Amino acid sequence: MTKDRVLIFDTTLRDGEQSPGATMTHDEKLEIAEMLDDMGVDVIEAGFPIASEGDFRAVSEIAQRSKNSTICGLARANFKDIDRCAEAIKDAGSGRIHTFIGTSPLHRAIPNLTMDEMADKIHETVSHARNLCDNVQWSPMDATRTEWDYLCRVIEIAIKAGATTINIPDTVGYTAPAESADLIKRLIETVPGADDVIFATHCHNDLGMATANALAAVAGGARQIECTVNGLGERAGNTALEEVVMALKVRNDIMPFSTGIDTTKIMNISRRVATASGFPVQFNKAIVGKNAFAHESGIHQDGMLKNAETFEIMRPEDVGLAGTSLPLGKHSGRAALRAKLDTLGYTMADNQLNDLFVRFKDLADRKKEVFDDDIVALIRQNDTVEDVLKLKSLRVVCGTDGPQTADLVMTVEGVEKSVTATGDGPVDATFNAVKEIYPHGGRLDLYQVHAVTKGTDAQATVSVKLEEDGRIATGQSADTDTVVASAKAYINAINRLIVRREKSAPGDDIKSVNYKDSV
Ligand SMILES: CC(=O)SCCNC(=O)CCNC(=O)[C@H](O)C(C)(C)COP(=O)(O)OP(=O)(O)OC[C@H]1O[C@@H](n2cnc3c(N)ncnc32)[C@H](O)[C@@H]1OP(=O)(O)O
Ligand SMILES: CC(C)C(=O)C(=O)O
Ligand SMILES: [Mg+2]
Repeated sequence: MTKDRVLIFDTTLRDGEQSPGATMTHDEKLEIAEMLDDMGVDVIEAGFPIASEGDFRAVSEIAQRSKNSTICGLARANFKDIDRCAEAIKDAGSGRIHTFIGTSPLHRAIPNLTMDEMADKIHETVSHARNLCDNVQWSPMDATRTEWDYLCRVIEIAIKAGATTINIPDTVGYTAPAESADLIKRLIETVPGADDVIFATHCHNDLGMATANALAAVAGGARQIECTVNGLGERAGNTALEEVVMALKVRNDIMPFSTGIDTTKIMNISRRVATASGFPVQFNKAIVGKNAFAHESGIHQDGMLKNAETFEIMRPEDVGLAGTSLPLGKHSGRAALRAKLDTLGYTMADNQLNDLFVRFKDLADRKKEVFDDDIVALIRQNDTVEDVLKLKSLRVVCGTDGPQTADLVMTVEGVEKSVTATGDGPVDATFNAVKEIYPHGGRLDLYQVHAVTKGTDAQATVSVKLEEDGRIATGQSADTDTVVASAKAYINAINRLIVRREKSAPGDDIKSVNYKDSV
């Protein structure tokens, strides 16, 4: 291994699964292990074989199936655990036993061992593991709260007993970057035999510093990072695989280290781990969050459209995403709206765009996100005829105790009129109110509502079809308030009906009918 190569040790299936509620099925574990193997993870910690029959079986099967990765199992500092682990990994092309014991004062108190007794146990158990497997990792659990002299002493013992990797766990996420770098550096400088082994870093995120601490440890000389997909793990989680891998890739100028990871597989495995563990990824999670490559604000969207590097430090394709997304919302500007129209196949002059933009902002103020269908609905809403009738205001009372009433204010050719009407439900009351203000012979042929997007704040698109003397007129409207959308669609249909009437005024049609032909 070259000095600038950092091994990626993934413990999603062991430490990650220890998160309360994250238990995965056997098949899910096999599938995730296959994905980890395929994306270039160097070591997969597949489980804790003594923990249960299920864990043993998962580690064994993963060991049998792995193609490139080393398969590792966890074991406490006792022969039974170590034997069971050796048995589980025996069929791996490359297997590793990882044995550990808590070395800090707090953790030494649990088995009630003196420093000397613990030192002897470490020697015995690491030697035993090494007799069963030539790839042995040893961890002084809670290393970052272990006395310096004792930590050096036990690491030296483990190395002498045959450990090939020394992992320095920050079990409770207590350390900070400068300390993390310094600890590894000083251990490598101080402990006899340190140059013959690989030092690893295993950080937890209790103070939100797991990634920073892991990278600092690498700067201090660690050459294996222990991590999990999506940062899954005990309490606040472990170092996130995607974060350290992408940090090393993007900031290779100041951290000149490489990994064997195919980063384009990151999104896929992130989604799979999220569904298998039942732990959704938070929207603003680095690298794999839904918003990691999404920009809603106008200034950012405009910048992104002109040069993606203005607001993105890595390409979404590099982590396996199809591309950047520019969701439209209340912070968006014209540039993104025009870009969206282009992708939807609409070409608009500047004045049309300005008009649409005003209505778009109005909608966005009432709605979290404006989706493609919302935009199409807004465009269609504007595709209207000369309006005889215009809605001014509508207030509806509805609920279990009828009758439902609608207070409607409308203008008819510019003259304001108002009425209160009742009906069988809020929409019926509204339509009755319209009819009272503007009586017409149009028969309701169709009334259709659908939510154009998901969520209770979705726009409702309402279609209304009226038929009068063989003339058909349809009206459409969209609004986050279904009754308002219904009123607008109904009024829209009547306006069109009025135009149809005028266009086919008695005499007109007859004149245009092929008079000459019929004589
Ligand atoms: C920081 C970490 O992530 S460490 C890994 C934590 N992961 C897990 O614990 C998940 C799997 N664990 C299990 O399934 C169970 O705890 C088992 C099967 C390992 C043990 O179960 P039990 O025998 O019922 O013991 P229990 O869990 O109650 O207590 C842990 C025992 O292990 C001992 N122990 C803990 N760590 C170590 C260690 N590194 N080496 C030796 N003994 C240890 C404890 O002192 C305690 O011993 P005791 O029963 O003599 O008091
Ligand atoms: C088992 C050890 C390495 C561990 O997970 C920790 O200390 O956090
Ligand atoms: Mg851990």
